[in-house]
Amino acid sequence: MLPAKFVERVLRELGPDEGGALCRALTGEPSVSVRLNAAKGLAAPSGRPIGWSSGGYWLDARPSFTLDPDFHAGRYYVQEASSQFVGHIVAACGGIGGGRVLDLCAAPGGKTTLYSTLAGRGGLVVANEIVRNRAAVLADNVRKWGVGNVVVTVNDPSQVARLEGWFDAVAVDAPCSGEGMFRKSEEARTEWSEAGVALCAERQRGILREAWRALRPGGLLLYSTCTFNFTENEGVLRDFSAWAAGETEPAERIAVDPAWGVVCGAEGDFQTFRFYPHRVEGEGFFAAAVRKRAAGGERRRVLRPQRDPLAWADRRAVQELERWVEEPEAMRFAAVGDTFYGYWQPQAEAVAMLSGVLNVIASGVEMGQLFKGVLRPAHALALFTGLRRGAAAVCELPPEEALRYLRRGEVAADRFAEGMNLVTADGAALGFAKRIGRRCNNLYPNSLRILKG
Ligand SMILES: C[S@@+](CC[C@H](N)C(=O)[O-])C[C@H]1O[C@@H](n2cnc3c(N)ncnc32)[C@H](O)[C@@H]1O
Repeated sequence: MLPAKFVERVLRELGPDEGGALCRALTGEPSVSVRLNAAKGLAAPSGRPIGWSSGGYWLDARPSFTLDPDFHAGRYYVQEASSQFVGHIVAACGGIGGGRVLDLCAAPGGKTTLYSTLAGRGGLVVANEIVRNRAAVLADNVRKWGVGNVVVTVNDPSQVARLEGWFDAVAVDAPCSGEGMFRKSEEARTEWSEAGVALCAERQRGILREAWRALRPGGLLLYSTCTFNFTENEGVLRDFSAWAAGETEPAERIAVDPAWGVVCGAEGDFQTFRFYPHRVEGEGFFAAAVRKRAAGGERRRVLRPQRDPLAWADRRAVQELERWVEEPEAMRFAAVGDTFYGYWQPQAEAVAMLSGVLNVIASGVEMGQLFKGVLRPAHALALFTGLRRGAAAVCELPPEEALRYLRRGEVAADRFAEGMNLVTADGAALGFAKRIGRRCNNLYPNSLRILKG
């Protein structure tokens, strides 16, 4: 059942035909969609491509993602179709390749993984999440995606905003009243209230101002919610535009194919996009984009780190670490405590700075620890798209065995070479296993193991 006050408002605002169609759509079945990880080479699934999303597909049927090794290999992300539109906005605005992106409200990471792909290895994504246990899930998803260009932080937006003018693009996928999720989530329906809408809007206004501080002049701001009401969407942008008067300018024109069913609009300098489930094959979504006026010139504030948790790896460590990556000359390695990490060269110094000023819980690619000069690889390294396949023996498992491995069950030693093995299924890396004589240690992380029977 939809909340009565919500239905009342929708019928009043959209009229009986449009409002009625929206309410009916919100009690129907949600569609299922994924976005492929271009760096992990999975063939197109059985379904239809999503017009506004490169690599996005609506699936013909809902498979059991949990029992699909490709899902655990990070070959795709199960992402709602409408929300994939942020990739279209970014592309239309010239892309973010090699840029610094702040994803301020990032968990569980659907959009972070998209920005990670778009930023590429020359770029950097700071994926921030204020709620610690949600940030842990975000870090898992980032590791699985495997590009190695993301820093996951757990900070209040005001702390991140101290990096004034530092980012080329800032995305605020704001916590909201979730009206667009009504057909997917009963919790969204029961928790909704008018007072909640007002409370969310207040919070969104605060987050947007911090986001603006972090954005460089000329940079791109993306604002999105998964709710329909004016208060949290155009209303918040209207207040923001008044507050930031004179500092905004329209972004490049973001073209929309009328066949997509997206309702385009404007609020001040913002271009806005509304996704209604009775018009679009996807959940309810609102997105908007604007640029920060370049007039103020380029000013990037590099904070002086209060701590220096990263120590660049010495020559001997580097020699061993380089053995594990495809393009060693493109990477730099550092240790935090006794764990080594790899970073793409262009952003390595930036990551070191961030580690000293923000609460970083994951960054780059976790390589592992050295024991007597030999790397014991971390799980993240198996999923890294830049892993050198020859660094360890490769053990390809058939689907049933792969699931046993992912459940952290016993795996038959005779399939494996002596020593460290990269475990793959259909060619995609799942993790490591180590054979010692007649025993084989399943090194798949306990916290990630499949529990479903
Ligand atoms: C809509 S979700 C983000 C979804 C994510 N961008 C994705 O694509 O998977 C909003 C996130 O904002 C976080 N959040 C809650 N309060 C916040 C605040 N005051 N400042 C920043 N983020 C907040 C929530 O914990 C939640 O993870």
